[in-house]
Amino acid sequence: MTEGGLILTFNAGSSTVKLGFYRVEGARATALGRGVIDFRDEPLEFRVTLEGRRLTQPLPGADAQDMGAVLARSLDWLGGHLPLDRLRAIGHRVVHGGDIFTGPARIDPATLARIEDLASLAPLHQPQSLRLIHAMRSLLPDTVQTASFDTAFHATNPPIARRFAIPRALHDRGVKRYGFHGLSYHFIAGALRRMGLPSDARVVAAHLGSGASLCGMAGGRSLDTSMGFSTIDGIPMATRSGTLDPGVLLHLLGPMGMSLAEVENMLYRESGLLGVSGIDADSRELLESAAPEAAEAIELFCFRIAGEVARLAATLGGLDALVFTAGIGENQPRIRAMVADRLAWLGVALDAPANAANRIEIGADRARVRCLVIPTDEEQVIADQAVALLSADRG
Ligand SMILES: Nc1ncnc2c1ncn2[C@@H]1O[C@H](COP(=O)(O)OP(=O)(O)O)[C@@H](O)[C@H]1O
Ligand SMILES: CC(=O)OP(=O)(O)O
Ligand SMILES: [Mg+2]
Repeated sequence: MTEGGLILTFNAGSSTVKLGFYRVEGARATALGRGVIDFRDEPLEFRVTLEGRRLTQPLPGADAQDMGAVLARSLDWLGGHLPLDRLRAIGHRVVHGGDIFTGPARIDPATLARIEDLASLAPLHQPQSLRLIHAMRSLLPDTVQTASFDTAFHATNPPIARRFAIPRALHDRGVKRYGFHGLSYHFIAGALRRMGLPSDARVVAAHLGSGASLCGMAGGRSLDTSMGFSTIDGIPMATRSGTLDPGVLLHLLGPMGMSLAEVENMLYRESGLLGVSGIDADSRELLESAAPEAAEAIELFCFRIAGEVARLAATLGGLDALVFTAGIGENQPRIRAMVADRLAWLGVALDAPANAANRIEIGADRARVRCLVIPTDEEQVIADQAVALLSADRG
């Protein structure tokens, strides 16, 4: 009954919703296409690529705040291009699964309540996922919805990597390191296995998108990662600060008299590449700019990435491969080169033409560390996990 059915995936970001369309074939989901609704667009539109064709459906007059209405109109139009009557499941990327979810889950009222409880820990993402889940429940109440968690892949981190040096009672109440971008790292681990990388290879993967983090893995399992309790942690990102001396927060909230809301907004939305450059959050704009502040923002980004690679290499006890992925990791040779230059002492060296061409293998011939560019695919992981949950239900 599931065979040949359709799976729809949702990947909710702070300003976009990315969709994936899949056909169930055996235990796998085969990609048919993808779509995006960017809530910054005016007027709103639904852009889709289906079996190689690009289609755009304008959504004039749609209220970006009304998720139900935006989705109803988008799916109504999509129904003219895909047999949505064969829809078997809707899979969501849910950023925070806390300690509760160590794998994907079918969304029932209990699951939903737990996802809601974790929303304040991922304010750029979780509320948007919840709006999507609720909207799809009202539109298609009988369709199975599943959740794939960013945190789940890091459940294999050893206890020492999960602990902050604060009183134990707080750790026991959930104040600990969780890690994110797990769907992306899960995909990368699978891709490395398919490429035949030795199973004991010590790998650092750098997911460099709007949100950015790094993960140290061995044997295809996460052992440590740069993001901890929240999605502000680790390296600087498009608009997020990354790790900050906690004394800064005390200073801002105390002597400087900033409110909690102001500090939250500053850390999540006004920092990172945008905050340091004062120009833009997009790495492309900064690399094209002649302003010294733009160069400084990019340099700080690379400095912090290199530092994190070294820290993760210490966790792994060495480094055999370095993987770049996501928007910046896959498409920005200059940033990869700046990171690699800082890691020459660790055995990282790039082949300049291969790097400039965004090839998969970008390492220099005799470099000790293998360097790779692997396009990630979070949507594929969500779809495969939805198929697995449907099969488990039937079994
Ligand atoms: N084709 C491209 N060429 C250069 N940079 C790109 C390209 N695509 C994305 N980027 C960069 O990637 C970043 C966004 O990453 P992406 O993974 O698309 O973000 P998100 O986390 O929103 O999915 C931006 O800094 C952007 O400049
Ligand atoms: C967890 C996170 O930061 O996600 P994204 O990169 O999609 O913003
Ligand atoms: Mg992303």
